[in-house]
Amino acid sequence: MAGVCENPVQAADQEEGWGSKMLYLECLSGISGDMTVAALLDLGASRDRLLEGLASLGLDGYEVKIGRRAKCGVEACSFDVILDGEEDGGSHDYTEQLHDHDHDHDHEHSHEHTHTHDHEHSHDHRHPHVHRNLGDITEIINRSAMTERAKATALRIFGIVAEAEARVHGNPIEEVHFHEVGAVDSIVDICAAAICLDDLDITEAVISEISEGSGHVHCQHGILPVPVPAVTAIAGEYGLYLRLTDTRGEMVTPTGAAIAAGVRTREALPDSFRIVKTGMGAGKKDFPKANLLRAYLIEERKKKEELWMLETNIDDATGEALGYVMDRLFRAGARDVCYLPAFMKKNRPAWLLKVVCDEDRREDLEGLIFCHTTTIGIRRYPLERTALPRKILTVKTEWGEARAKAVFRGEQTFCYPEYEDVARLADETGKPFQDIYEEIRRLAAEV
Ligand SMILES: O=C([S-])c1cc(C(=O)S)c[n+]([C@@H]2O[C@H](COP(=O)(O)O)[C@@H](O)[C@H]2O)c1
Ligand code: NI
Repeated sequence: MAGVCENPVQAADQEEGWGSKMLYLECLSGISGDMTVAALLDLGASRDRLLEGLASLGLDGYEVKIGRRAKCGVEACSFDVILDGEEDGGSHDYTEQLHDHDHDHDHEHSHEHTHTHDHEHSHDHRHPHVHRNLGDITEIINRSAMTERAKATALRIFGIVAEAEARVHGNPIEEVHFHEVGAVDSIVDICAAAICLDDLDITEAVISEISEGSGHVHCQHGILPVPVPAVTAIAGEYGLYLRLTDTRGEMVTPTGAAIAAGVRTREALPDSFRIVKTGMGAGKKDFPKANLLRAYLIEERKKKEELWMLETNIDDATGEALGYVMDRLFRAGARDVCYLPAFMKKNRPAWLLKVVCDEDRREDLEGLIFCHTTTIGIRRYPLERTALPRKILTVKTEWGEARAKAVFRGEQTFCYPEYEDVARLADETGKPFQDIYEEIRRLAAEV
């Protein structure tokens, strides 16, 4: 299927100032779906748009409660999905994960079965819920009035849970039958997180190390070790950093881990940033340390780029040596390298080597030029440039994924397919380079 699959922004950053806003989730007490939604609401996501989006899912048998809850004296937002027939679970807090329920261990193969959701509710209750697979959930989301971007985020998060479940239980992904996550409260948590992220216009996110507790938790599968297998599968696959602590109980749920994995676009916080706003989401349990998820909206501090032009005339190197130096310079981080024909002193035909580089690469690149050519001197001067803002788009062609650069000038957008991707698809399919180029350009222009 053709279309766009992801959209990391790489704006030209030659100006000093503040970059685009990004989300930072500080997971010192782990992460779950409800805590994430609460933190995003506290950060300013529209409650009305959230409720409208959830209503459009067409699910019933539940009610959403948005409120305030104090953790260690700190007031935070709370988000609770209360299923019909349940008490308001939000006002209860946990100290123990493992309850002495009468658990039904045969439920996994029945279509309608008892569900004890004991990390979310402090009372022993049972309510039926329906098993759903990824196709059912995709249909519910696609039928809703959520924005296309919110739908894509929710589907990505469900995909991550499905992948983890498939790996843990050894089933193909299409056969994964969601249990807890198939229940209404989990669909609501994931869609609510996606709606809030969309409403806050979050396109970049950094996730801190995620604290996890220890011991065991009782869920539909039975008694599982903490972190539960779905969480370790997601953390392993998506490179989330877990910090295992002695605190008894489950701090990271599979839903929370999947949201973290699904929204993360950056490995680490920028070196320098300012905080635009913070929001706190309260968990339901009580741990010795405040059970809060803190969300920061931050802006990266952009420093003015310092570019240099390095130049030297070379009249006694072979074509092979010049080719080698160019390759080494690019591999060592030169922004651009070229040779211009020159007619230099003593009437010698020669090559003018020109290298554009960042300040922090300058010494290394000069070292390479001295090492691999016969030159004994390099001229340098600072450069200024005007660069148009650009984005890298990834489009799905019928032959596979390919990247294109979108460049913006005023109202106009120009799309340039990435050479390497065009060449790869031309190699793989045997189709003409130009046909593939045009198709990538067409898809990128539709974004
Ligand atoms: O698929 C899901 S959601 C799931 C998988 C596992 C495995 O480790 S496999 C465990 N659980 C437990 O269910 C509850 C609810 O989790 P949510 O992510 O739906 O909030 C929790 O205790 C999980 O550890 C769920
Ligand atoms: Ni499971």
